[in-house]
Amino acid sequence: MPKTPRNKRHAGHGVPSKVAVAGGSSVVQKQAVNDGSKGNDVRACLNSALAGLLMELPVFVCVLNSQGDIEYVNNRFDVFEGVSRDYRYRNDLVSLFPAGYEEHIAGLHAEDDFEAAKGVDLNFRHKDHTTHNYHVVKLRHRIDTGEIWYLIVGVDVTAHRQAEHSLRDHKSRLDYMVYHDPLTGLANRSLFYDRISKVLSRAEHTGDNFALVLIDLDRFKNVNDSLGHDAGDALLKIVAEVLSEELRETDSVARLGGDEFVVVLEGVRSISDVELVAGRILNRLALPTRLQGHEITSTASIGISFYPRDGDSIDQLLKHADIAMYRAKSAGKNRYEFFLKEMKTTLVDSLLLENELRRCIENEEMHLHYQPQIDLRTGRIVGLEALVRWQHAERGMISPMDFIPLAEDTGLIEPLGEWVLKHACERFQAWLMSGLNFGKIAVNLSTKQFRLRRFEQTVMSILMETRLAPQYLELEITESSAMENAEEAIHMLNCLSKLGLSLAIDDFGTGYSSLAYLRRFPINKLKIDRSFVNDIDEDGSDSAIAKSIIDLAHNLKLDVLAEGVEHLDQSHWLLSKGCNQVQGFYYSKPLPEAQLLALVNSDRAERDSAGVRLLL
Ligand SMILES: Nc1nc2c(ncn2[C@@H]2O[C@H](COP(=O)(O)O[C@H]3[C@@H](O)[C@H](n4cnc5c(=O)[nH]c(N)nc54)O[C@@H]3COP(=O)(O)O)[C@@H](O)[C@H]2O)c(=O)[nH]1
Repeated sequence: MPKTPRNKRHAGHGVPSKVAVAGGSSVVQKQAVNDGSKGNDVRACLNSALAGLLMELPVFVCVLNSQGDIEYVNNRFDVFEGVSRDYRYRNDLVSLFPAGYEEHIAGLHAEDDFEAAKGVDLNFRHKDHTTHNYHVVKLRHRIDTGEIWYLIVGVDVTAHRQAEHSLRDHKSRLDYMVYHDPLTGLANRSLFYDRISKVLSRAEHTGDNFALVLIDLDRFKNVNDSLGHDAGDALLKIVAEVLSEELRETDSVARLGGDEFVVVLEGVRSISDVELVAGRILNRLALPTRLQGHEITSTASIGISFYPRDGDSIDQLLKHADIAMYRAKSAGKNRYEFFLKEMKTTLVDSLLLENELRRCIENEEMHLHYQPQIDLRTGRIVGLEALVRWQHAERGMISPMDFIPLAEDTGLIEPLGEWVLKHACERFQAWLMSGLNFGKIAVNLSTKQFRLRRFEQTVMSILMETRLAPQYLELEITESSAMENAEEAIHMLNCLSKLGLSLAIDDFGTGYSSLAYLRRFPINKLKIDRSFVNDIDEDGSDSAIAKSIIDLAHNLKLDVLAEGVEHLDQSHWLLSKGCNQVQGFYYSKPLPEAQLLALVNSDRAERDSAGVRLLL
């Protein structure tokens, strides 16, 4: 039942004479309306216009007297759902609003909770069933009698709030984009730095250890080059999922860029804790995965640094994890390495290294080692692979895995590659002249070297200069460099092949060859990458891949050589599957010339007019 109005006179019919609104200017002052002067007429006219305007404003207005009874309400209340027709005659605030609003408007009563200056946001449903957000303020006003009255004003701020929300959404989307990698959704470098600096401050405070684990995919470029960038992107997403699955929620994972990911493991108690995680990541990543219709296995190399043992700043820890990761790569990939002080090479070191490499090439201070390639059935040496060595005066032996990329980056690969080719041809010709025939001399070409303009002319000049007949020379290019811009590669291979030399595809199985191109390459040999030979005598996917490469080579009428043979069992297996040639530590490590000659002259070898046979 609606209450009988106590102030029926005012409710909804006019603005109370004693209320001043709008910054203190009098809207209605009844005494002034009847004084008969012209000015007063204008003021009366203005007041009545203002009263009409106030009544129709798209803002709700309600005036309460000092007892909290309603003195005035405007027409805006008409739009509210559930507000009955007699709302104008109710005399307290709660009954003015529809049922269910009591709690919402309780704040308007509670002097303490309701801050007049700030106001509150309340939701009201309109008769058209839409919900609107009103910003409601309650203003105190002392009227002429000295009593305190209240003016309650509610402005529909729905559109404004929606705009604010979408701005906030937009901002959080923007924040997300700024701090996350768009491809994988992982934290990006900025967020990683932010997180790790917090981890660092915590560790400084608590004295805890943490490990920084840097993960770099092996041969990721091959996936991009051979299967395309979409496949590369898909692989990166898979890696991100694997990392997220293999780690605890509290471990921070980020993609630093390219194929490089980083993980921070907090609360590490021992090295074996980290070994466990690194091992798990490697195992998961090495599982075969389907990528755009191809089944591929992608491995990773991991470098690990520890706080505080290996550094007390983010950059130092990252740098040391990076050095360890490179060590893992050069030690054969698909493995993890912990940073050790001995691995340390500073930027200055690598600059010095570049200068030294330049000087060393100019002064012809490099050496070649030769590794025999053996015919599996006869045991004969059918080739020697020339492998370059840099014996540094202070640093000791520097691996070609370290300086060939440096030579490629600095353009030094051209003089270095020429030196290797010329020296290898020269030595081979000298052995031939002395009656020693090893079949062929195989020389590795780096990707950049193979792409040099007029490279075939360089080869031709070296052959002429060293007087080596082309049939004794074999050039090896990796599968991935052959597949990178395959049409151009076919052109270069044809030019080289026309010189009369042989061509072999190195590291076969790691580069996702297209068979259509492979058929068009004028090559003579496939070399099975040693990663497939390691576990060849077990019945796993590696043996299946090795067997397929052997069959493929036979079908294409090519020779096939297995690299990295270290045990007799591997040789037996390869022979039983029809592989022709092998190379590996089981037969001989790469040897300097003097040791090679000692080997062929030892009782481990037999020399005849046709060449050399290893006795095993
Ligand atoms: N562009 C050029 N690349 C070159 C040249 N010389 C070497 N290289 C490339 O550097 C990589 C590392 O070479 P290296 O350290 O010489 O390693 C070779 C062998 O020592 C190693 N190998 C051989 N048999 C085994 C074995 O049984 N087990 C085992 N763990 N390792 C073994 O393999 C390397 C030869 O590999 P490949 O060339 O694929 O036949 C290497 O990629 C070289 O190609 C150069 O002059 N130019």
